[in-house]
Amino acid sequence: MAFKSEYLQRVYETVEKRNAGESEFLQAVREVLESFEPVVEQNPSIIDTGVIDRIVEPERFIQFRVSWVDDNGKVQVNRGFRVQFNSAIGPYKGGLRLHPSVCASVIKFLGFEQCFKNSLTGLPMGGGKGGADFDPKGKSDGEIMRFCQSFMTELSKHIGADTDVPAGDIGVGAREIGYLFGQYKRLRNEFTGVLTGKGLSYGGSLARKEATGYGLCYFTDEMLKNMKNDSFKGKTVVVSGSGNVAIYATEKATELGGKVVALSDSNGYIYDANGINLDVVKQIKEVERGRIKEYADRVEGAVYTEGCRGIWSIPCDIALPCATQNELNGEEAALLIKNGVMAVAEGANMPSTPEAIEAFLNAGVLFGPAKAANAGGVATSGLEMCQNSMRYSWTFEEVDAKLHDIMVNIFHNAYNASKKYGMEGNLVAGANIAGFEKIADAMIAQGVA
Ligand SMILES: NC(=O)C1=CN([C@@H]2O[C@H](COP(=O)(O)OP(=O)(O)OC[C@H]3O[C@@H](n4cnc5c(N)ncnc54)[C@H](OP(=O)(O)O)[C@@H]3O)[C@@H](O)[C@H]2O)C=CC1
Ligand SMILES: N=C(CCC(=O)O)C(=O)O
Repeated sequence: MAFKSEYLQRVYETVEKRNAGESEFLQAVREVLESFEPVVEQNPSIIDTGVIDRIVEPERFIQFRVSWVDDNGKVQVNRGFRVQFNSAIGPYKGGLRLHPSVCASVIKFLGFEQCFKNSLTGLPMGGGKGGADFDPKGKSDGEIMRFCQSFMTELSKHIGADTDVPAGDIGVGAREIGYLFGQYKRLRNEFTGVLTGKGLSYGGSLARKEATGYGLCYFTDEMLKNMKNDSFKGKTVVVSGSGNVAIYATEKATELGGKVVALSDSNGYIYDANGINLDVVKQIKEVERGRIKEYADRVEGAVYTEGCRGIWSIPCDIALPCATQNELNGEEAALLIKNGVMAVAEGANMPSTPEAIEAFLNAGVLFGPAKAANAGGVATSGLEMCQNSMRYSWTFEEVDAKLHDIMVNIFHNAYNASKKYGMEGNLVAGANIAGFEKIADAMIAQGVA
């Protein structure tokens, strides 16, 4: 659909031409540009600054070969990436994703969204993202280590504590961060806060493991309180995924009074009417690195169903998509709405399709967009950077309290921006605009660069 603003139409057409076929990146850019319609209408002078023309183009995109040897002595080749999208408000900051689906389009969508998300945290972090089409599933620790060492051998040329600070994402957890950090230190002979999500024995922050999931629930709680005078108490919750974000979203949602009845992985989903037993999930996922279907074999009354997208057929009050992009489409949104969902908050990056978002907003479902709702992870990464700079560590409670305050502020800043531009309650637009304003201010101040 064409933009109302001829200027934004031109910007989008240029992006479409330069990034032909990169559907995930184009989806992310279109959503943000649509949010900017009232901004351009109310402040036409922004056009001459070229800020919008510049913010949709990454400052740097790096692609590189990653060769490594598997346990059978066979040479393997993967493709690695790092996009250094925008450094106006701080060093590039964003995760590393290891998944066979990783490609330029996915990395650029993630890096573009990271710019606005990081800005919303209020911390000095620019936007970046990276990863590779390497599949960690079924690999031995030795193979993971050798891949990470080869990946970091190239990546180390482009990153640094004051330049670009990677972290975890899909397929990159504590184990991978450890191997990446060890290789960086060996190559650069420096011990710095160049990665976040580090282990506690070498500069990691308490609460970083829990942060994205906890922060998602803090944001959702604030959204429910302010927009519906409600809370998690007594609510039925469905969480997709069963990785880092999903596990700790389940933990905090339960602590806040919700009953989480379903989780998934890429093969299927479990339903437990009694409420998910998180200790069993952690044992399966964090210790054994197993499949979620194992849960149904260990918990009386739990049911496993093949096919992960079926999870959205489970009636619930609150849905928290915490797996991957475009995992929830328009039809699945309609089913959730029919079954009475009152709030959806995105733990994953871009999990809802544009059709799903439109369905939720039109139905009056509270909708917490990823850039705002899942910013707790990178916010706590920023707090890890603060602690590393001080060479000092805060307690879990101190970090968790800062995280909570950041998430509450993100909600109110996004809400206030939606109200300021005549879209009160549309937190998609509000978050995009609120995140943009700080970046735009810095880009204008720093000249055409
Ligand atoms: N880690 C972080 O700090 C943050 C992560 N995020 C986002 O949260 C989401 C989950 O990340 P995280 O928990 O860290 O990653 P994990 O690797 O720990 O878990 C990912 C989960 O999503 C599932 N999944 C991955 N790809 C697909 C797919 N194509 N179809 C269905 N299920 C899939 C995985 O299932 P399986 O095991 O079968 O692959 C797994 O259950 C991602 O979108 C990520 O970008 C957002 C903010 C911060
Ligand atoms: N994967 C993350 C976390 C990035 C970070 O902690 O730098 C995200 O915000 O999508």
